[in-house]
Amino acid sequence: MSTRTRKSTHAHRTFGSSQKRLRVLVDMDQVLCDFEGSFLVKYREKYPEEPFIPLEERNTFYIADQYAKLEPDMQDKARDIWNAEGFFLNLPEIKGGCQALTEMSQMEDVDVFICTSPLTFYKYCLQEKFKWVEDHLGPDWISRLVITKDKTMVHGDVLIDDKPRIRGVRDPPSWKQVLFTAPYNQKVDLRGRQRLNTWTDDCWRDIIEDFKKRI
Ligand SMILES: Cc1cn([C@H]2C[C@H](OP(=O)(O)O)[C@@H](CO)O2)c(=O)[nH]c1=O
Ligand SMILES: [Mg+2]
Repeated sequence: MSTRTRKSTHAHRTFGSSQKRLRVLVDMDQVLCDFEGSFLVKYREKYPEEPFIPLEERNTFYIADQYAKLEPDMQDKARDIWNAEGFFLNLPEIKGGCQALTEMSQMEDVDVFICTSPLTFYKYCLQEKFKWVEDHLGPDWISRLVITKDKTMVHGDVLIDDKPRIRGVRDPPSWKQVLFTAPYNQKVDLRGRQRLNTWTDDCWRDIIEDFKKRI
């Protein structure tokens, strides 16, 4: 065997797998972390006399948009809750999310990244998102955390996200969105997107297997 042939055989073994890897991006708030539930508990503790919107009546993606309609200063009161130190750090997990992510990352030919947006008021949120990932998923996941205001800039095959309309500089984005169900996105036009209602059954696994066949 000539040197050239040997080299190419090695290259084939190392890099030449015909199976393309599926890159899955998974959002944090309202997909892995219970932003809405935690907001409501903290808001009611801080403002017990004020009106509030029960989870099942939430109908806008941004909480402040709906609270602004209750009374003019309500959106500032609402913002104080998620801008506070410790809000992101102490978000409870959406049931089954971290377990599903761990299992997804162990699937054959699947790469998983977390893809989340920071608040514009980033003082606590940024570092608390890192710490949340470390606490709930482990230190190895820190290198799988992508924080960006524009998710269309991130390359992937699938983005699992609760936001009904995700827009940015890249149109269309490289990924297809799977809409993770939340109160405010129950009635949105799916425009061909799939839904994922929960992490606690095996539907997420079927969706990932299905995408693997399509890439
Ligand atoms: C202000 C606000 C933020 N968020 C989340 C969305 C973003 O996180 P994520 O991309 O992980 O879903 C983050 C910054 O806006 O906070 C809500 O889910 N609802 C809100 O009302
Ligand atoms: Mg989200």
